[in-house]
Amino acid sequence: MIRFENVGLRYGMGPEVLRDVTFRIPEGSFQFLSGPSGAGKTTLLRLLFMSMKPTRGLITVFGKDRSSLDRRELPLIRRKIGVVFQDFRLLDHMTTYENVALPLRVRGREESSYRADVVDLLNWVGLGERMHARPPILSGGEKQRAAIARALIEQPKILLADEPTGNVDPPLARRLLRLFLELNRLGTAVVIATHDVALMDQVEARRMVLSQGRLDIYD
Ligand SMILES: Nc1ncnc2c1ncn2[C@@H]1O[C@H](COP(=O)(O)OP(=O)(O)OP(=O)(O)O)[C@@H](O)[C@H]1O
Repeated sequence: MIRFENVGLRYGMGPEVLRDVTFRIPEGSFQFLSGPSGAGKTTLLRLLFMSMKPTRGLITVFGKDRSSLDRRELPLIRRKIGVVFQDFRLLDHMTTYENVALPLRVRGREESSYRADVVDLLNWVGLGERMHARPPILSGGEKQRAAIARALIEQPKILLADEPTGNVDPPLARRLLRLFLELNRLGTAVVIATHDVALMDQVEARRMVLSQGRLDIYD
């Protein structure tokens, strides 16, 4: 589904942050992306989401060479990739429901065609009771789940989550992990960037470990 071959990345004239990174994300797979702070996890997620181009190497996304994608194709391919950013990026002036529905509204869909789906998804992440609340009054864990719901509303083929359990207590982290596993059982590939070893130890999953810009994979 996604393939990296000998990918390298440097910011500006700086040193290579990622070096000779080669891996595949198979359809329906589940993996953790870990490594110490500064190892390049967020950078790798940015490359996966195509918000940056590699400085060298080949990236193939859903069968297309990333370097040949033009600006019209990019949004169509990105729609297949859901992202949960470290800082959530929720809009404070909109309700939780409106935040989750936003990607569909932006595409010009009629509310009547998606209202039930948004409500179902909010119930699934456990935010059914909070759908009319705005992000400033949500707890950290509720914001996290709202961001997950927004990433999933377009039924992506793959979900990328950057430190999704970074700001929550261990019980909620376990609950979020169960949510990701359930999503994966329903067919979505999942990549969770984390340095939470306790979280990774809870499931037998593929681990992609970055260290000084190089990637090792433990299947
Ligand atoms: N926009 C940028 N410009 C220049 N250097 C950057 C930029 N973003 C990240 N870096 C550098 O790239 C390296 C990898 O950073 P990255 O954020 O990908 O690591 P990370 O593994 O996600 O770290 P953390 O776990 O702390 O979030 C770091 O040395 C960082 O300073």
